[in-house]
This record gives sequence, C-alpha cells and structure tokens, in this order.
Amino acid sequence: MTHASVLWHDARRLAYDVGSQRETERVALGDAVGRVLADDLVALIAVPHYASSAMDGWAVAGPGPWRILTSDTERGGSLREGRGGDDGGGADDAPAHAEGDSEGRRAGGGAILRAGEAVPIVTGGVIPPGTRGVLRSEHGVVAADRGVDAIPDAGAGVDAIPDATRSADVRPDSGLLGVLPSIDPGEPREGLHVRPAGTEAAAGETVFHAGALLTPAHVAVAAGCGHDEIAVVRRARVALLLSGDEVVARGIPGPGSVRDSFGPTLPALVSRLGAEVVAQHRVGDDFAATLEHFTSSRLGDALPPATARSGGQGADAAPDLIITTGGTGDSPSDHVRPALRAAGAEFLVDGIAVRPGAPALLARLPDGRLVIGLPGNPLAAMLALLTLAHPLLSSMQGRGMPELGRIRIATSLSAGTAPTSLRPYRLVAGEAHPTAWHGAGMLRGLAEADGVLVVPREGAAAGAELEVLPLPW
Ligand SMILES: Nc1nc2c(c(=O)[nH]1)N[C@H]1C(S)=C(S)[C@@H](COP(=O)(O)OP(=O)(O)OC[C@H]3O[C@@H](n4cnc5c(N)ncnc54)[C@H](O)[C@@H]3O)O[C@H]1N2
Ligand code: MOO
Repeated sequence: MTHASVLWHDARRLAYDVGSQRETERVALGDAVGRVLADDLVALIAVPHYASSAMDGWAVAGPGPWRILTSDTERGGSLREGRGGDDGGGADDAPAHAEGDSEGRRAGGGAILRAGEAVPIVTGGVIPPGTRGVLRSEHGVVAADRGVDAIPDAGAGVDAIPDATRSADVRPDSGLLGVLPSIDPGEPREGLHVRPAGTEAAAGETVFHAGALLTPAHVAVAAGCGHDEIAVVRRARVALLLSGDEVVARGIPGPGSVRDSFGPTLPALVSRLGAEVVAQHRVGDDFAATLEHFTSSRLGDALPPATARSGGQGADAAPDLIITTGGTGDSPSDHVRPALRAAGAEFLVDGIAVRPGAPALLARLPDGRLVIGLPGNPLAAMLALLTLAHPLLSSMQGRGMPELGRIRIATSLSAGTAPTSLRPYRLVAGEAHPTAWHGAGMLRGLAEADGVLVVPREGAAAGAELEVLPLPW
C-alpha cells in the first residue's frame, strides 16, 4: 500500500472524533426502542399518579370488622367502578386525562371512607381517602349483614360478627367483613398493600438523561410518565456503494464471480450501529460511475425491498455517510481512492496498520459527507466496519466510544506482519479460542465468533490477556 496508514487504535479514535451531527426528531413511543434520547426525559405526572391497591380485596378504614359499602349512595359516589364517570382521584397533577380508561380501576368523587367501613377494590384500583390499608381477598371473610346493630365493637375479629358465614354464596361486595381467624387480627396495618402516588417518580422529575439508549423498559417508563412521543437523536443516513464487476447478487456464481456478502448484511448491521441505510447502489469497476456518487448528492436507485426506511426525512435527504465496499486497492480496477481524490475529498484515515483491513479509509467530501471505504475481502470489510463505522456512528448518536474488553487467550498467537492483527475468537470456559477460517476473504470464523481479539505485532502467549473488540450482534 502506498498510503500513510495510521495505527488501529488511532483509526478508531479519529473515526469517533469526526462524528458530530446532533439533529433531533420526535418519534412515537412505538418507534423509540433502540433510539438515543435527545433531551432529558421528565415525568409529566407523578408515577404512580394516584395511590392504588396492590391486591384484590377491600380498602378498609379503622379497625375491623367493617361494613362493606355497596350502593353508590352509601359510597358518596362510586368508589370502585367509576364506569364512564369521573377520572381517577388523586390525579391532580396530570396534565390531561386519557380517554377510554378501562373499567374497574377508577374511583369517583373523592368519597371518604370512615372508620368501620370497607369497600371492595381490585389491584390498581384507586385508594379512597381515609383508607387504613387493603385487606387482601384471601385474608377476609364476609358475613351476611344483619343491619347496623350487627356490627360489633371496633377491634373485634371475625368471630365477633354474628352468624358469621364463610359460605361461597355470600357476596364479597356486601355484608360484614372480618379478618380470617388464621390471620393476624391487626391486619391490615396502616398502608398495607397501598402503593402511594409518586413513589417511582415525582411529577417534573428527570427520570432519564439525554444520551440514554432506549430499551423497552425505558419506553415503558416513558409511557407511564405520560409521554406519547420522545425526542431522539436523528439516525445518520447511510448510502451503500457496492463495487465490483465480479459481484453478483443472486444464484450460483461461476468462476471469476462472487456472491455479494454485503448487500444482504450491511443494512441490518448499519441499523444495529444506530444509523439507517437510505440507498444502496451497485457500481462496476468504473472510475466515472464511482466518481459520480461522490460528486452528486442524489440517492438514485430504489432501496432493495428488505431495506425498510423508518420514515422521516430520510427518503429525500442526502446521506451523511457513504460506505463503499471493494476497490480500495491500487490496481487499475480499483477506483475508490482515485475517485475520492478527484472529488476533492480530504483523507482522515488513509489506510490502517492492521491485518486484515489495511486498505480501509475514512474521508470527507467537500460537501461534508463522510465516506468509509471498506476493502473487498469480506472479513477485512467487516472488521474495518467495526473499526471505523462503529465509533463514527456511536459518536453521531451522541454515545460514547464503543469500549474494548479484555480476555485471556487459551492458545498462543504468533507474531504478525502488522502492528495489530484482528482475530475472531470463540469463548469457551471463560477463555478465548481463536477461530479457524480467519483469512481476509473468509467469514466462517467470524460467523461463529463471540468477539475479535486485538493482537499486537509480537503475538501473545497462552494465558495472556488481550484487548477485545466486541461484536455488535
Ligand atoms: N499488490 C497488492 N495487492 C493487494 C494488496 C496489496 O497491498 N498489494 N492488498 C490486499 C488486501 S490487504 C486487500 S483487503 C485487498 C483490497 O482489495 P479491494 O478493496 O481493492 O477489493 P477488490 O479488489 O475489489 O476485492 C477484493 C476481494 O474481495 C471480493 N469482493 C469484493 N466485493 C465483494 C462483495 N460485495 N462480496 C464478496 N466479495 C467481494 C473480490 O471479489 C475480491 O476477491 O487487496 C489485496 N490485494
Ligand atoms: O488486510 Mo486485507 O484487508 O488482508 O484483507
């Protein structure tokens, strides 16, 4: 190679440092998993936003036994059902109340439970004011109500309920309620099975900071905090330029032809790295055609059907990054470097002192678009993608530099011809076993790998600890 290679670690750092775009967009919650949070996420309401029951049973006030309130009149409004009626009590800090709440969790009117009264409640139901705690259904027994006079003194157990019956035909929503003899007669203690409002977050509290990679759990919390949309960092738009007269996309290749390793794999891989492929072009070993892609910002051909675009402005906007495959060498049929030079590109990484992947490059076109040139050899290309595109796309998302791990190697590795060699390995009993099939043109070793060893020029003895490049899949 005639270019001025940089060391492998420096190439990663240079790629990370050049990533800068920080545009944001708002996406529906359902599209937010895997995206990076652009602004701190604040709870719009307290979470939970009302005190609720953690059990099915009865909300009770004062010591038992309790008279179960049944009619709406008795409850001063329906404590339990609230079907189609008022919104939930205790939700004063909610900015807006959702329509179509499900039945059975809402309570109306702020009716106060008085000592000696109970009301049936379901898990998640609104705790009426005055509630001491929730008696779970399997701890209570209901007896037929013989009228107000039948309620014995406060503090008495179920045995004090006249004609106590545990028969199944006594409805749990009317009559006299007591604590089963086998249960602590003091139950429920103050606050038992009550989830107070605001225990997970106060209204206005920051729950996640900008830069968080949104998992399903983050998005579920955002929903609980009252959000319908989230501001996320716009994903970088990537155009693929796959070169090579010999590369075929279908069928059994004849001698001199190869099946395309990149067309079916790079869109998904780029998406895992936090960007989206918005265009995919094939170009033969042709200088003029290659140059055209660097001098024109048009996106050209349609995407392959499997490459779904997620909407937004991606369809018409110019890519932020062009990733080319093949043609990075110096032979007369290699046109990536000459075309970049002719387009006036600035080379930020012009070859890397690594095997495989030495001819990889990173350049910036005069219009600001970045170009990563991957070698044609498939393993070289995949490892160059991890070396350059992973740090660059992480930085474009406002994320940190992908961290290198460390691992002990089970077998010795001989000295290499470059300052750094990258070697896929399998993890067996906590140690790295370098895989077979690690030639630059092979992918079978990478396919069964758990990571990639970063091997210094001098090699390493069995038992040594080496740096590890994590795989993004
Ligand atoms: N005289 C020298 N020859 C080579 C050198 C060198 O220093 N001096 N470096 C070698 C190294 S290292 C690499 S890596 C390759 C770089 O090659 P290119 O980036 O120019 O890639 P091509 O020549 O276009 O293709 C190389 C190889 O990869 C196959 N290929 C290309 N595209 C695909 C694809 N989409 N899917 C599967 N395979 C693909 C192509 O058919 C070739 O076999 O140069 C070495 N030579
Ligand atoms: O370094 Mo090349 O990139 O061997 O395959």
